[in-house]
Amino acid sequence: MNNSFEPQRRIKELEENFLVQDWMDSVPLTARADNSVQELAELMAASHKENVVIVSSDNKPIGLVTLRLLLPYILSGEGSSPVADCLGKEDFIIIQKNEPLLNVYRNDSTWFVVRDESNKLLGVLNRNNISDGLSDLLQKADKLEHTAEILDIVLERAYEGVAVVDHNGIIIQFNDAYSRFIGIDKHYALGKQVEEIIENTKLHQTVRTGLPERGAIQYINGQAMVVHRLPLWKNGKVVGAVGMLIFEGLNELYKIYENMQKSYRSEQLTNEAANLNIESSARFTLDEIIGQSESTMHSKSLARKIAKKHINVLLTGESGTGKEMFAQGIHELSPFSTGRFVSVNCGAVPEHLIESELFGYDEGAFTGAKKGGKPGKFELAQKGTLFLDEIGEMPPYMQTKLLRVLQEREFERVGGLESIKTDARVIAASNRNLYEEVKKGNFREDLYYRINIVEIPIAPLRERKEDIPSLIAHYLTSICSKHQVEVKSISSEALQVFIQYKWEGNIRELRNVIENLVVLLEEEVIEKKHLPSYLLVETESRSIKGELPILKANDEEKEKQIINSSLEKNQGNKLKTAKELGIHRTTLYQKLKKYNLK
Ligand SMILES: Nc1ncnc2c1ncn2[C@@H]1O[C@H](COP(=O)(O)OP(=O)(O)OP(=O)(O)O)[C@@H](O)[C@H]1O
Repeated sequence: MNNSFEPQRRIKELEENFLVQDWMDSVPLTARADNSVQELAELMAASHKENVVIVSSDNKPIGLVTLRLLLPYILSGEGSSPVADCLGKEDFIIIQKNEPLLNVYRNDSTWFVVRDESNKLLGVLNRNNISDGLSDLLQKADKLEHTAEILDIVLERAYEGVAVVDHNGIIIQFNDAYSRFIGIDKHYALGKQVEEIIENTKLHQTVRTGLPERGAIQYINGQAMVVHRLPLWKNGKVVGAVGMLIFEGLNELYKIYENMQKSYRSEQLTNEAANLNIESSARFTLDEIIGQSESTMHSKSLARKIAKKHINVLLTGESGTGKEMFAQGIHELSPFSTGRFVSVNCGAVPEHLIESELFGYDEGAFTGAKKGGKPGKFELAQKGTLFLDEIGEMPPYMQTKLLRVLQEREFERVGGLESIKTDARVIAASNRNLYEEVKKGNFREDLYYRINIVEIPIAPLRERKEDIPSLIAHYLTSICSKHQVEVKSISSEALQVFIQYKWEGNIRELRNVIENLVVLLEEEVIEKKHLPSYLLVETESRSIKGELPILKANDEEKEKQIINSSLEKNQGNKLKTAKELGIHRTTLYQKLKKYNLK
């Protein structure tokens, strides 16, 4: 084959692999033109999705409404006006879900409404989603042959200004859109140090720190512009960075504001739910799962694929890797999202209570049973999703009962005679290797196959180190805004420590470390000297899973003492104790059992 066709063929492959459906925000908010402005504002406030609503008539989108359009009505007390009054101000284009992203992104529209073949509304795509797709594509294109030619063709089609630098901060790609905006010829810019060409750039620092920044403000020619700066990774190292100049400044600012609000609200919800120890409805979507590593992208794409199907799913991964977050994300995308997301931690419910917890009980079932009985989690999850966390901890007699319910799709309350039908979808999770447990005879094989129609493995954080900088950036922003302190940054030396550390408590542990630093540190930049000393200890050999992060020595007596004193300090409150020790409740229960503590 003639070699000059090769880049074109590769681009075709890239086009086929980057489809709109993989980058859009799914399950959009929708309304009718006769809904009031106030109703739409309430809909947005209650949702954790992209704050845009599609207004449709006869199933046809007739306009988009964003927070920016609603605010003036709300502020001037005209919330009862029909939404129809503010239509026509946001431009949008209707596209198909299987349209290649590369065909869409040269278009200058801000919003794209996505439909399937039967014209069903599926989602919304905005320029942020497009930039994310583009940076992922650059990452992938970098691994192909003919990279330079491919990038040239791909970037020239982009509407955004795009500049790519290598590991020394030298410009290796620079598209026309950027060149036109700053008035510097592309051929002059190529090969130059980025600071010489782009005013107030920080791309050379992105290469050093590996920290992605989205929605940063950069002054160019006296104008405040919104930019994204994203590192490019190869074999666990930063090899360059992409800078994107977004021309939709104002919308971007609103988006940043909304995101801050959103993370603040979801933190609040998490804390409230944790304090009250209640099961809450799903809060996360798959779009909110941070991480561009191949392994995270793979788990997310698998989750998206199976979400709509009525099959049982098993999520496997160490504690704190995000299994519950995935389960909530699957629920949100599924037909079961009209029902509740109900979560049970099988390892945290005492053995004698698990049956009534799952199936409920009838009045008089046992001494102390409530008048009128109580519904169990299966009943609460009707038409919704039942998340069975730590399923490997389920006692054998309950494994048998659960198998029967999954086979027959009906159950009885404890002490009850009536059969109740269940249509809940079950998502199970385990941090043990369940198959090993089957081989050891601790877990029923037939139940294993029944819950494991599809398995979604979630890798430990130390095996997807590329995700660490994005997670740090995310948590620095959301935790600083939660505590209402100026957003802190991290030095590249400190970042290296984060990248090298083993993170046996995975993302939960990383989040706790950042929260401690944000709360305790006065300085604006997190330096290596501020980090807790155990982060600096290079532990080559992995310690036992679930070991307390505060304890790296294999000293059980000391571990017991630490748990005991934390329990006393927290007056026996297990949730607070687990939080203080930076371990999951289940791990704490296992340790309490092991050390005979109460
Ligand atoms: N990819 C991610 N992006 C952002 N936050 C994440 C991600 N993965 C996990 N988290 C956060 O880490 C914490 C732990 O996640 P989660 O509870 O889902 O883990 P888990 O695997 O279910 O843990 P366990 O098995 O101990 O219950 C949560 O605060 C969650 O929001």
